[in-house]
Amino acid sequence: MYDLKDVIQNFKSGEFVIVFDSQSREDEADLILPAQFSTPDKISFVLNHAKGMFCVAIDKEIQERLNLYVPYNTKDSCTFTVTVDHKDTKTGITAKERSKTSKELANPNAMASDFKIPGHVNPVVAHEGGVLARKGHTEAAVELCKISELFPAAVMIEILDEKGNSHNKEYVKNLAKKFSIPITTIEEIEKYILLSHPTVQKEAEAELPTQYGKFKIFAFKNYFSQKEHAVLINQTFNPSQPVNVRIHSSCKTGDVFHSLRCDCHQQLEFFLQFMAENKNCMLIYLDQEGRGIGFANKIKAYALQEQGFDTYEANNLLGFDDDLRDYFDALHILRFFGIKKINLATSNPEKVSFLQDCGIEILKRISIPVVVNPYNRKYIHSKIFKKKHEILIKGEDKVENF
Ligand SMILES: Nc1nc2c(ncn2[C@@H]2O[C@H](COP(=O)(O)OP(=O)(O)OP(=O)(O)O)[C@@H](O)[C@H]2O)c(=O)[nH]1
Ligand SMILES: [Mg+2]
Ligand SMILES: [Mg+2]
Ligand SMILES: [Zn+2]
Repeated sequence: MYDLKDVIQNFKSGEFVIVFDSQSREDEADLILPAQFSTPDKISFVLNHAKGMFCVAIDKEIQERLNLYVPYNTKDSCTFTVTVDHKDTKTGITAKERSKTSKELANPNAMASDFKIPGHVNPVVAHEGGVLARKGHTEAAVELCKISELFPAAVMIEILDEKGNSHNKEYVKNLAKKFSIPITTIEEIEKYILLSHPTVQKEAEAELPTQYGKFKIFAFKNYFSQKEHAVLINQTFNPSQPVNVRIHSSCKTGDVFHSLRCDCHQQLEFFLQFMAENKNCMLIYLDQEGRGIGFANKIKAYALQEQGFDTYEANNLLGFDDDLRDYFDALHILRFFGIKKINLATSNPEKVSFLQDCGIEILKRISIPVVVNPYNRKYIHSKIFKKKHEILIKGEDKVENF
């Protein structure tokens, strides 16, 4: 796979890019070209080598300006508008004429009267929320234009092999190699966006006296996911010094009801006490219940665990991956405060590696001692042996005895 920066570089200079979507979605590859760089040769190449439906992905501004009517009930599928040809084309079907139409769709001064309906080019409108809202090729194509600082219109066509199949990865890879076309994925584009733009906004802040000590509390919100996160800091706080950070995902059963099935309450209590006794601390309490599957599903997972499955198996039986959490919002909260160096209170190696990959320096890992009981033993066992958590067991128990 290519670094997305190289892909963007290519795209910016008017070259093709191949984008795969996820295996669980269409599992297709599209050949994508910034529409403003359309030429008869490039469109002829597209028609010869990709062979799918000839589309131009556009944003809503273009659709509205050109008054491109959407005749279908689209819901979650592609928002195809009526088909068009540029008014200066004859039949509209040749590579030269489709190139003209595509290029004119990317002309900021174009007007509705510049196009004839129906035609030989299918405009398709990207969701306004981009790939964060819908993980389709249309959104990826328009998003690629935007991050490459190009006009938000892209020629987009599925790659079919010699037999007309759309799932032939080998064929796509060979095509990419033969013509030196970089390949990327919608996931990579999404990751790039999540890293380069703040995902959360600070909504409010206030004092928070607790039984542990007096803290400040902040409310952050992610407007895409609608998730609301809580952040607690010490009253005197210096982000330019190393900050002691705990990133804690919500656990209603543990944090609120002190459930013995997990170690969440022990970890939360440890850190609140730590905050009371140490300077420069921050608790980021993330709204991602049950490792991201939500409260009701977590209780369903508990019911499966009662039949003998471990936490990850239970998730899988419910149709979820092992862990659906991500730490992009936590990263942007750290960035919001200007925090670059931290000591992180966690046993979870994924939290450590994610933040390090994003440029947060982790000076030290703070171990949280955990007491094992008959109800959380299996949960802790799976975290240690399946996910390589480094858990400090408190009391008589030892990791070796598990
Ligand atoms: N799906 C599922 N989630 C669970 C289960 N038990 C606890 N959780 C969730 O697991 C998450 C634990 O979060 P954290 O304590 O932040 O993370 P961790 O992976 O334990 O790592 P550290 O605590 O940082 O060491 C919370 O979102 C809980 O709601 C379970 O049996 N199934
Ligand atoms: Mg597609
Ligand atoms: Mg935990
Ligand atoms: Zn828990």
